[in-house]
Amino acid sequence: KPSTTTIPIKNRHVFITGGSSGIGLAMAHQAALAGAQVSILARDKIQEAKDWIKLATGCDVAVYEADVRDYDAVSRAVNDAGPIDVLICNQGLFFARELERQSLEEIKSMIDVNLLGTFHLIKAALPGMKEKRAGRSTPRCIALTSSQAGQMGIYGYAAYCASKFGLRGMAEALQQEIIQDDIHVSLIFPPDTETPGLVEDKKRRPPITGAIAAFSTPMKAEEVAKKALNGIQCGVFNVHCNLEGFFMSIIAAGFSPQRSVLMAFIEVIGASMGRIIALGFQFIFYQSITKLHARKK
Ligand SMILES: NC(=O)C1=CN([C@@H]2O[C@H](COP(=O)(O)OP(=O)(O)OC[C@H]3O[C@@H](n4cnc5c(N)ncnc54)[C@H](OP(=O)(O)O)[C@@H]3O)[C@@H](O)[C@H]2O)C=CC1
Ligand SMILES: CCCCCCCCCCCCCCCC(=O)[C@@H](N)CO
Repeated sequence: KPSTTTIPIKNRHVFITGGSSGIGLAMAHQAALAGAQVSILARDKIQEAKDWIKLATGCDVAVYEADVRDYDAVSRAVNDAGPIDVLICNQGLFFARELERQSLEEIKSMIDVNLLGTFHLIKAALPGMKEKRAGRSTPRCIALTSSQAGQMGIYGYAAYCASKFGLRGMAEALQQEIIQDDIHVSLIFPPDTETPGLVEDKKRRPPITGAIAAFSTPMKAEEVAKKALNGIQCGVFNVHCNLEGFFMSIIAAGFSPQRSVLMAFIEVIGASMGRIIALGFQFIFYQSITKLHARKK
């Protein structure tokens, strides 16, 4: 029964993975501006990210070089970083391709980085986050960057969707396990977001994937970062980023915890209409797929 809460980031330690690029870099920038003590983790280009944030904000962020697939490296980085108040597991890979055509290597890399890597981070950070420390207040937060592709299966993103749907299951279970420690879980659901990762993905993703993704208004990384940090600070479990995402979160609410009575009411009232809308979109998607295949013949 998680209740509404406020999770401050000013003067608190915010640890952001994937903080060297895109949404993670934007979150690090905004958290630094908000007065947080920011740490970022990535495999490379972390010095450039540090220098950019210093230039943009005057703030020094701590940087940790690690591959989230390597638990020992993650554990060393988390221990070196010191006690964490807000952990944002944002790292992620996405390569859109039909499952039949996608290499096992790409499939495994998305599962390993997006899902297993997040397990590594939480396993390493959780013991320290549960400690009651003098002068370090609670509540604390573990936020996971999912995707709207973590709320709905999308053509070309079979492995990616699996990795992001997996985060949801983990988040719902974990929240039950750590609510007593005043640690709150947030799932962030961005649409297509203008980042270097998306630029690369768009070079090769199937036309159908792009057509479906376009039904949700794309966003800038800074806009997503602002929505994400607001949601984290308000203790929201399902953090939607745009209007389509608001409706998707109502449609996909399922067994997710809901701290807001008003939002719970909206979810209940919207459930049946939401299902009709979801079926309508599925009809549109399958019709588009049929037409695109017909054109190929
Ligand atoms: N852009 C979009 O359209 C959307 C993105 N998302 C999600 O948002 C998150 C950020 O994506 P975005 O900003 O677009 O991506 P970018 O490709 O711009 O950045 C990805 C970040 O993750 C880091 N990263 C990748 N692999 C690893 C690894 N093995 N270990 C540690 N860090 C790693 C990268 O650093 P390095 O490579 O140096 O390690 C980089 O900092 C992802 O989880 C993605 O799934 C969700 C919906 C839409
Ligand atoms: C009134 C009801 C509105 C419902 C709208 C339904 C729209 C569905 C479109 C979902 C788009 C998902 C894009 C994910 C992009 C992504 O994850 C990649 N960029 C990789 O991260």
